[in-house]
Amino acid sequence: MFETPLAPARRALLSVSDKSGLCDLARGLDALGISLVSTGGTAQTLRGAHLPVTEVSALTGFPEIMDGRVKTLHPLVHGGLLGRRGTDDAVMAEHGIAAIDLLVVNLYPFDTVTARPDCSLEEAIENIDIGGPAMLRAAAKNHEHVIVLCDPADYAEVLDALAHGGTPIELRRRLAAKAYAHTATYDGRVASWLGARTQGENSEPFPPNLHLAYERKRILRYGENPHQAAALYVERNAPRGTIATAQVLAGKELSYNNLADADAALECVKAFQRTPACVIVKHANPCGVALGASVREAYEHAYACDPVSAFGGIIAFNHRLDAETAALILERQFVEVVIAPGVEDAALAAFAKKPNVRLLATGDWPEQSGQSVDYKRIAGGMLAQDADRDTLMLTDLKVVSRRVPNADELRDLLFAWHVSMYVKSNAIVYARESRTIGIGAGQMSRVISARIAAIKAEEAGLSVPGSVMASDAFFPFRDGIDMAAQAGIRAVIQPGGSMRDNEVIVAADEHDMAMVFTGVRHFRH
Ligand SMILES: NC(=O)c1ncn([C@@H]2O[C@H](COP(=O)(O)O)[C@@H](O)[C@H]2O)c1NC=O
Repeated sequence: MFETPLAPARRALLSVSDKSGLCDLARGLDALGISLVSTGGTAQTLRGAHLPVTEVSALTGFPEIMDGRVKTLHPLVHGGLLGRRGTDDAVMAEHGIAAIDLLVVNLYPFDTVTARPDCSLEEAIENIDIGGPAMLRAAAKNHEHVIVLCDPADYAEVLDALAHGGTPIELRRRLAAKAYAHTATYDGRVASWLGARTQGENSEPFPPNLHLAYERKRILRYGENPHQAAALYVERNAPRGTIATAQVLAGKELSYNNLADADAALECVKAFQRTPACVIVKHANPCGVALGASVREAYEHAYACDPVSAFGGIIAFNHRLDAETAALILERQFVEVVIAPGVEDAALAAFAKKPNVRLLATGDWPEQSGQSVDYKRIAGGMLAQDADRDTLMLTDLKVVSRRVPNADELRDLLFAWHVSMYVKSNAIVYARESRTIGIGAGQMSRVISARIAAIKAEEAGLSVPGSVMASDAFFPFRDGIDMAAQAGIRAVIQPGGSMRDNEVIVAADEHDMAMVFTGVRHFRH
């Protein structure tokens, strides 16, 4: 039933909010002898381009009413879209329903309107399109006989097909699926927007139903491993200053792992604002983080933390990348991706010699540019939570040891704490002079993470004595403190809250360490 050849199109209904490409399409349709029917604003645009057009109201014999709430919701429109050619001919003739062979609709710009901070509920509601989705769904259902267009990007392909004998069923089916995706996304956004308002009133933190709408940006070569197929999806209106919206200035296509690691590196480097900072990431964990007087110094110090792991790493900066630093990175190490808010022309030129290295410019990022909600898939479900935010104020710190940290230690404690937020749990970060000295990541026991941080420092030839330690969660036993003291750690920052806090504090005092509690935990899995 679904493969019958399509009779030549005779009538098109056009009703679009986004009028881009409209007149060219209509001109092409007119040249093919297809008559044009349109709603008010669309008809006006077509008439302005001297195209012959009939208003829907003339077709239905019913005016557009209620400020456009009802324009196309009429049996003569929906019968024309839904009538099965061959099966419904008699009933169509009986009721004077003329077939509509091509539908061109895009919807009221609900997203754009509701993105305005001053958008009222009334304005939002008037921008919920009803007639448009109804027509799209009707035409898509009847795609055996009707061509449905909801995206100006498809106009040329359809015009070309019509000019060359008609649209193949595969094309019509693809466009039908696209129309349903379009209306589903649209309804999802309306539901989320209204849901969010309801939440505000009832103070429910999460909506009862979750509608996530992402557009496929790219099919990736493969996923985490070569046998896994993969794709990148992005949010519509994704925030600036993110990997999803970054501009690729140079290099090969980004892989799945590149994107995931680049995101980890960028989100970590955003923790530092004024002072130049550099983060080097491997397998989603920072292996070197440093601040510096310049971007170059930050890179040198981040690299020195773990040169072995930095091989094949992802490097992110929070300040513009200069030519000198770019040249140093490229000559010194194998690097997969370099990310910065901006890139000097001469720095970009340096990448010409290494065509495989990806260079990303994110543009400046707003202060709160990360995700507000974090999602994680589990088999058969999805976990949603507020994104972890760094809200620590100096005044939140509670000194629990006998010795109070000195100013240098305090500076390094805060630096290490910021870094620990971006290290997988159990996270231990050793730091000194605003640079990491050793990082223990992703271990099942905290004391082993502390030991790994010490081993890493030793491997890199960095001396631990005088350094500080940050722990993303409390120490369940004193062993982590003893371990760190043995390595030469002088001060500790951690949330506190363990049943054995007293034992842990006693250990710190015994080693003459300064210890501060943050009262906040930063697990990351
Ligand atoms: N109410 C209706 O019957 C109706 N029919 C079509 N629309 C929408 O009206 C817009 C086009 O309006 P105009 O041609 O007046 O600029 C399109 O986005 C279309 O999806 C409608 N508007 C809202 O539901």
